Amino acid sequence: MKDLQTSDLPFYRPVADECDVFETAHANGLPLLLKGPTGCGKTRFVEHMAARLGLPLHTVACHDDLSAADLIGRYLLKGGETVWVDGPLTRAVREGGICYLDEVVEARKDVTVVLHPLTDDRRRLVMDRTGEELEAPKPFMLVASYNPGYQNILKKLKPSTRQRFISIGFDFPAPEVETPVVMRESRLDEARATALVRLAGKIRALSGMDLEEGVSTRLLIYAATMIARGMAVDRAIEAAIIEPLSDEPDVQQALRDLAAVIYG
Ligand SMILES: Nc1ncnc2c1ncn2[C@@H]1O[C@H](COP(=O)(O)OP(=O)(O)OP(=O)(O)O)[C@@H](O)[C@H]1O
Repeated sequence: MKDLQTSDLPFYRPVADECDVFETAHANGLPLLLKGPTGCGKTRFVEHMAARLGLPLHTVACHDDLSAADLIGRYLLKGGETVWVDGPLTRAVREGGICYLDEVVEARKDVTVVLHPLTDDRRRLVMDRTGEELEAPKPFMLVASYNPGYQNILKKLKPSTRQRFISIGFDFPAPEVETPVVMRESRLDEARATALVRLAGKIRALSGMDLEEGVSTRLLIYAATMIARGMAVDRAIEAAIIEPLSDEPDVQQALRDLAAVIYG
C-alpha cells in the first residue's frame, strides 16, 4: 500500500482503504461511523484525515450525561450579561470543520434528535434555544465512533441512527502494520516491538477467558515505551498489559504464561 504519510500530519499508517473511504465520504457530504475496539487507532485516523484535508477538528468524548446543549451551546452568564456560547458541534458547523463524537452511543437520547437532521440530506443543525437553523457548509463532516464489542445491551445505536452513516469497521492492525506503529510511537527496536506484537496476537486469540477485549495497540505502545526507557520487559508487560487487562488472578496468570511462551 502507498504510504501517504507526510511529516507534518499526525502519524497514521493506513490499514486498508480507509483513507479513500473517508475522503469520498467527505467530498460527498456523508457522515462517517468508525466501529471498533478501544485503542485501535480510530481517533488518530480522524486527526490524520482532518489535518490532511486542512479542516479544523472538534473532538467530543461522549458520556452518559452528555446532552444536546453540550454539543450545540448554551446561554452563560458573563460579567452580569447573558451571552450565547456555541458548543463544539455548532462551532464545527459554522467553521465547516469536522466534529468527531467519540463513543457516540454513550450520549443522551436528545443528542440523537440533533444528529438526525444533520446526518441526512437536510444537513441542518436545529438550535432550538436560539431559534437558529444552520445549514452545514459543504466541508462540514460529522464523524462518530462506537465500540460494538462492549456488551451493553441497553446502549445500542438505533438503526435509524446507524443507517445515516457510512461505516468503517476497525480492528487491531495486522502485525505488519502494528509493529512499525509500535516502533514509531515508542522508539523501541524492531526485535522487541515484534515480540510485543506477537504477545498481543496470542492474547487477542484467547477465547473463553474473562477478558472483555483484547490488548489494545495503545497498551502495546505503553509497554514498548517503558521497555525503550530501560524497564525490564516482564515488569513493563505486567504494568502496561496484564494489570490494565484484568483484575482476576487466574486471568492474570494465564497472561503471564502466554508472555513466558514468547519470552522464554
Ligand atoms: N494505524 C495506525 N497508525 C498510527 N498509529 C496508530 C495506528 N493504530 C493505532 N495507533 C496508535 O494507537 C494509539 C491508540 O489509538 P487511538 O487513540 O486512535 O484509539 P481509538 O481507537 O480512538 O480508541 P478509543 O476508542 O479508546 O478512543 C494511538 O495513539 C496511536 O499511537
